[in-house]
Amino acid sequence: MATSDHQPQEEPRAAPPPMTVKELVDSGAVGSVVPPEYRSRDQDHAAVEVEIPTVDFLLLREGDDRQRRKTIRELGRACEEWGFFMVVNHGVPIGIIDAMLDAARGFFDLPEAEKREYAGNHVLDPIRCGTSFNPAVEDVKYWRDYFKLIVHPVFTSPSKPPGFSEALLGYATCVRKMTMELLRGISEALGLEQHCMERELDLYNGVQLVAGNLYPPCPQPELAMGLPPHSDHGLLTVLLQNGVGGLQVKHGGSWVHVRPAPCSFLVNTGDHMEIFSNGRIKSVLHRAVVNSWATRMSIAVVQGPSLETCVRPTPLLVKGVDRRMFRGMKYRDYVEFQQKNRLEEKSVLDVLRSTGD
Ligand SMILES: O=C(O)CCC(=O)C(=O)O
Ligand SMILES: [Fe+2]
Repeated sequence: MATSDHQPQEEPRAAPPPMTVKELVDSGAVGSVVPPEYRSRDQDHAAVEVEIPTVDFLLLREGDDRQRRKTIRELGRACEEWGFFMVVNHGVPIGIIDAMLDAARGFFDLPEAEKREYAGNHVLDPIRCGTSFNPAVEDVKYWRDYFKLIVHPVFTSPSKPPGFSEALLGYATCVRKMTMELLRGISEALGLEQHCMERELDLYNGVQLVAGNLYPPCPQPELAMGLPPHSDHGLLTVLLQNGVGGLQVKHGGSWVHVRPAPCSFLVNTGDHMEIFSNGRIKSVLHRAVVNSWATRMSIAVVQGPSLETCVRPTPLLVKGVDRRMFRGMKYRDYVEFQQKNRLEEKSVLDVLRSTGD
């Protein structure tokens, strides 16, 4: 059928923005079945219960010489054998932790249109939010909404909801102090001078990224995944959750359920720790599974080098018969490269692995 030239042409409509998982659940659109685009290829979520290493932060910071040395040895062992540990006695006030969790919940509860103003479009935009990891390159979406905020070296925060930025600043400052102390301890455990990592990786200008993750209840949790097996790009990630479990870490070939002690932080090693330490410390694979009964929330604070630092194994750990395990890359390029790809185990780090030298 021919169309009349005189008919007003309809304006092409912009595609509606994809629904967040929260919107999907709140609107009742999911019902009892997970939409096909969220069905994970990996549907084996089995995990074992094993005690995870614990680091007593008070002994690291204020212990006498013997206690400090013992704690540094334990910290080193946790990093080398697990890439994962729980920090107790960290001294971060509970009020600051609760304020951060409340603020994050407040952000996710904003009307969808207001959250969308913060969507961003580049991985290094200081404020971003969205769903899954990178839907542009994924054939399966993850059951997760997120915000990601770069809070150091320049502090940035959404202006909504009220009080968010104060809570974020308080939390990020405390976590950064603790992380720097842990990094000094890890430097010592590696046999380096305690400020070595700070100096070589320009941590005074280091990137601190605060990611909030929301995993609403899922009608068929065995079919979906909150986040797939991956390693984080930074040096260390400090993770806090809202009392609902779901994190699993890979240890000794098995997935391990993580059940943190009350008021503790979980810490995992990232790819830049593996590069800097020339593979002595590996970044740990972890994933987030979802459940059908409660909304899970986590706050992951990633501490990385400065964006312009070209990170390579420290020459101090490439000695004698050890060969250089990774070639160097600017942290900025690494983060951009990871975001352009699917989140898939350690596929980005593998690109930097040296085969000869
Ligand atoms: O929610 C979790 O437990 C894990 C979050 C995570 O791995 C991440 O944000 O990179
Ligand atoms: Fe992670």
